[in-house]
Amino acid sequence: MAARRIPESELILNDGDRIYHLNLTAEMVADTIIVVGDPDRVSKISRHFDKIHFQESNRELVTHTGEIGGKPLSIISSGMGTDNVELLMTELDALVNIDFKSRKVNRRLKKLNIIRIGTSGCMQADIPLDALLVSRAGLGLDTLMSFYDRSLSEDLAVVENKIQRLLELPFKPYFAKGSDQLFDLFKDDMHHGVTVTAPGFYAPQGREIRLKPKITGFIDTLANTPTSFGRFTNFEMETAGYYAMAELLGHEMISLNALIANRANQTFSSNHEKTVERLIQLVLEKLTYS
Ligand SMILES: O=P(O)(O)O[C@H]1O[C@H](CO)[C@@H](O)[C@H]1O
Ligand SMILES: O=c1cc[nH]c(=O)[nH]1
Repeated sequence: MAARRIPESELILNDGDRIYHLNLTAEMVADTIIVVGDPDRVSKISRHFDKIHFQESNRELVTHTGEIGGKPLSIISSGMGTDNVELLMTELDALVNIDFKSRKVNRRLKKLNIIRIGTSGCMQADIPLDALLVSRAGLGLDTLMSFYDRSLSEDLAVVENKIQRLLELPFKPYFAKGSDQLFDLFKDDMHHGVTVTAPGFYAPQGREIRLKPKITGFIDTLANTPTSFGRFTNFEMETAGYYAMAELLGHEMISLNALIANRANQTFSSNHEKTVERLIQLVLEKLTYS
């Protein structure tokens, strides 16, 4: 069957060769990419580079590509939320797996290595503040995966159904695994867990400021519900979206988080920037010397 030509309205290119939101060409991205939420974190990582080859930005999507210890690396910020993750992952994949001239998918697909460096709130009292955590899997409490055709293994479906029932959610949450290979690279240096990806920072993570969250016992229910991938450990806003998109597109993806809040102990880090810097240095060392 002839490969489909993707129309101009779906694969949108700026100046003929730059993908729409990221505003990058294929030459501007390395095969190993660090993704962060905060656009200001991009330069906090690239300042460790030996050389920066490209810098580009559009909205909250900031990219620096360069090298460290001879290893080519890109850093890209997503901004907050899985809606941004969806377009970032789709466009990154398009850069390496679609021929922009013919607008057709390449016969040989490239696999990227993608590593998230993020911040999170921990829901387990026994994990100390400012600890680092690698996520074996992510639970998405949003509807992103309702729009993609995704065949699910039994062990992932069990978690989705159980959480939907326990939290009485009117929609199906989604559960996705990180890369085993990248998990192994970081597993000896940090705590392990399962991340809950929320579509907001306050009620969707069980916080109450002036508005009352609808779901009672939200944090306790999650913290005390085991999965076959381990216990739920932390809240943030991107990981499950990354894991599900990486699985669908065929890339290796792992999410690492600095635990800057502890929701069980009601504490917040007094120096979260230092903790994030520790995570950055660890990741750069691992990627350069492994
Ligand atoms: O520090 P980043 O990577 O932005 O991650 C976390 O911080 C933001 C909320 O403050 C959300 O994006 C959440 O996922
Ligand atoms: O509690 C937290 C801390 C950082 N980021 C989140 O999304 N939640």
